[in-house]
Amino acid sequence: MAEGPSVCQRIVQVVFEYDTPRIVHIKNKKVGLINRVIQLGIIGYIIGWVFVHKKGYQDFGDIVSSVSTKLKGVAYPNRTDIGDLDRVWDIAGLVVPPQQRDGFFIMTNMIITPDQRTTTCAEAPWIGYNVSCTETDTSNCPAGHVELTGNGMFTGNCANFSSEVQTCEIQGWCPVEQQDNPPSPAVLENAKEFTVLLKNTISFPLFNFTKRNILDDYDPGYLKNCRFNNSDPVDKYCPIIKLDTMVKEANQDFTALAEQGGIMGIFIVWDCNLDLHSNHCLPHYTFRRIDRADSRFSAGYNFRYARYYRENGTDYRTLIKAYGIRFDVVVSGRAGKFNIIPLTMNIGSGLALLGVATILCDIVVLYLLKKRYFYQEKKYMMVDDDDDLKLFAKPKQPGKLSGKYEQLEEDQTINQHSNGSYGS
Ligand SMILES: Nc1ncnc2c1ncn2[C@@H]1O[C@H](COP(=O)(O)OP(=O)(O)OP(=O)(O)O)[C@@H](O)[C@H]1O
Repeated sequence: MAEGPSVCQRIVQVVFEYDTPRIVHIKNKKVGLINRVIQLGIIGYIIGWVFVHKKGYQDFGDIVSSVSTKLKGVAYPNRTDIGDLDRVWDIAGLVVPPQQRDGFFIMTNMIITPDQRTTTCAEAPWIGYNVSCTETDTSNCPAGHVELTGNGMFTGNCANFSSEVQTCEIQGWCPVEQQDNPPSPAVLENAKEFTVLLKNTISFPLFNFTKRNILDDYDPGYLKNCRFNNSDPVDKYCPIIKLDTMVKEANQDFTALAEQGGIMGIFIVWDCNLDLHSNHCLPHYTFRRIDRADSRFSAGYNFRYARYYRENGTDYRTLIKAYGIRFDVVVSGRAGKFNIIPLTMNIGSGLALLGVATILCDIVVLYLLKKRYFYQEKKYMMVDDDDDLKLFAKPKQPGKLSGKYEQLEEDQTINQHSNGSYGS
């Protein structure tokens, strides 16, 4: 059996080899068409996607933004079953806290416990711990015990929570909240008529460009009285938005949202082409609910806060469990402006990408077409110094390309075929 070259011989062979691409000029309509289609596809991608859609001739800058909000509105519950809560409510009582970074909270429903002071009273029965007791059985109420979800420290006694229910007595802010669930429907459903003025100033520091969503070229009289309306070409830039409009745009029901509370997102997008006049740089508003409405546990949004006061030397407080809608304003955007550097870089990478057409065509021609073996033979050529081919010294047919340059005519392949040499 003949022995192959040793490892050393192979290494020497590999080191002292050189590959040079060979240009095979194929005159074939099918191959030519494939080549042009691939080239056209790449050119279309470069022009359509890179330059037109992605604006590959522009430099892009990030946005810096500040937001402030002001609400207006007066609400009246128009119900008789809510006792003390049946009064006129305005912004000063409903927006908690009065100013918030990038958003605001509006209270739409509440459980109010007035005139609390530190003394002893019956614990609420729904704190998630068994606080039931009788005069004679206070085993659930060990003195000094503090329950995490409760309202105070057990005194060891039993007290009347209502005429029918007795619970452990506590030392704490009394009386405790008398209701477990918020009023239904929400006390201040009318808050949907409230409006918010959104003031958003943005800048693109890279281009030294600043703009506000309160557009300077709009009439101040119009701006004061307008209401945002996404389907109107002018009103869709109005910075005063009704709360109900935002909730409807987010496909939510204000009644349900007002009762249990929730979180809404106000998204302002600035997508600016600074090659155009600054009047074309405009905000686009969208609204979405950003908390889970269908959560089975702890749905909605609420929190507690208290207002403290002192009367006849005693500290009192009004405890408010506030249910409502928190609106978070999220600003995003970018600006683009012509710059020669991205333009040249994208032209350069586009031209480089055209080389892919050759690779794809080679794959089709050398591996997929029927005549692939014929083309393979013409494409790959082994030149060994030891062989006495003398390719460059004696061309086979004077006047025709040979060696590194070879021209293939369709008739040539046809002849080969008729001889039964190639293809299947
Ligand atoms: N949420 C809103 N809905 C409707 N109009 C509003 C709202 N917020 C402000 N405005 C009105 O827009 C204008 C500009 O408001 P801005 O807060 O800059 O001025 P202001 O004089 O402090 O307002 P005001 O004293 O009325 O709160 C004012 O006329 C104001 O009444």
